[in-house]
Amino acid sequence: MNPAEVVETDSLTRRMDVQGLNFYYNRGAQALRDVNLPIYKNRVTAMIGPSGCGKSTLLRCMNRIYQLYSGQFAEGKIMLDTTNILDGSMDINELRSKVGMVFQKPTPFPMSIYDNIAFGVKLYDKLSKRQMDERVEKALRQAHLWEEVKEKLHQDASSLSGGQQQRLCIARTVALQPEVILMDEPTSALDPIATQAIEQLIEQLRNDYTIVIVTHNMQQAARISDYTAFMYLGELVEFDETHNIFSNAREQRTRDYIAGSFG
Ligand SMILES: Nc1ncnc2c1ncn2[C@@H]1O[C@H](COP(=O)(O)OP(=O)(O)OP(=O)(O)O)[C@@H](O)[C@H]1O
Repeated sequence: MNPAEVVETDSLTRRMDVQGLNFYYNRGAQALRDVNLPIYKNRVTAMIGPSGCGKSTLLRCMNRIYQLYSGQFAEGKIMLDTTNILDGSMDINELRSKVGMVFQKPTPFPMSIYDNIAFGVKLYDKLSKRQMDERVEKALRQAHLWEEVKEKLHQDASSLSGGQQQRLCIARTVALQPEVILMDEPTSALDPIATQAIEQLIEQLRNDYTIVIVTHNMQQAARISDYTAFMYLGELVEFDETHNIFSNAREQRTRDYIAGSFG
């Protein structure tokens, strides 16, 4: 399918652009086949599809995290603005500062709430104590966590609830002021109240960031995303505005999946 079928207007800018992407795990097992997908700036793009269809693999290509593992490789291009991030010309640390990632399970570092945020910032920016305090506060405010933690910034992050820990991980990511935030099932380990808090947060973060979220929860995709990509067996079957995917999908396989017929 041709993702360019989505009508692009002047207000729609491609922040990332996946072009002809193939991905292989060890011993040649191909997990992605000729994936073409635009990621629009200041929009939330959801990736849906049955287990094993390649959603996480695609996300892992978008910040080259797969390079940590030998024997895994990608072919094709993933443009971040005008740079192909797969060709190795962009330093991996620079890439990680531009394309942040939030994982399924909250993964705070074993250190204080404050240091969880300051740690990553120090790798990229040389800030004074006052500037760092401001950066930490801003990130915690953006992640809607400030009011809950402002009196205990130097307590261990493990003292926070699961939902608070996940918002801390989001704060840690936004503190690096990335262009794109990748989220791999960020609410699947959380209760409904914490999930709602993260969903509200994602809606607000879209004003400043471009977000790509993998989710198994179709109601969640319908609630929070602007665009939805439906994947099946390593291929991108359909990409469109979320309301079209959920009410008027072009492909039968998309309609069947949304109707719960498989997956
Ligand atoms: N480390 C690995 N080594 C070999 N094959 C892998 C590895 N990780 C994933 N795969 C395979 O790649 C394919 C895509 O997996 P991926 O995790 O991207 O799917 P997914 O859509 O995110 O699934 P889920 O919804 O269950 O998380 C699957 O066939 C999976 O078995």
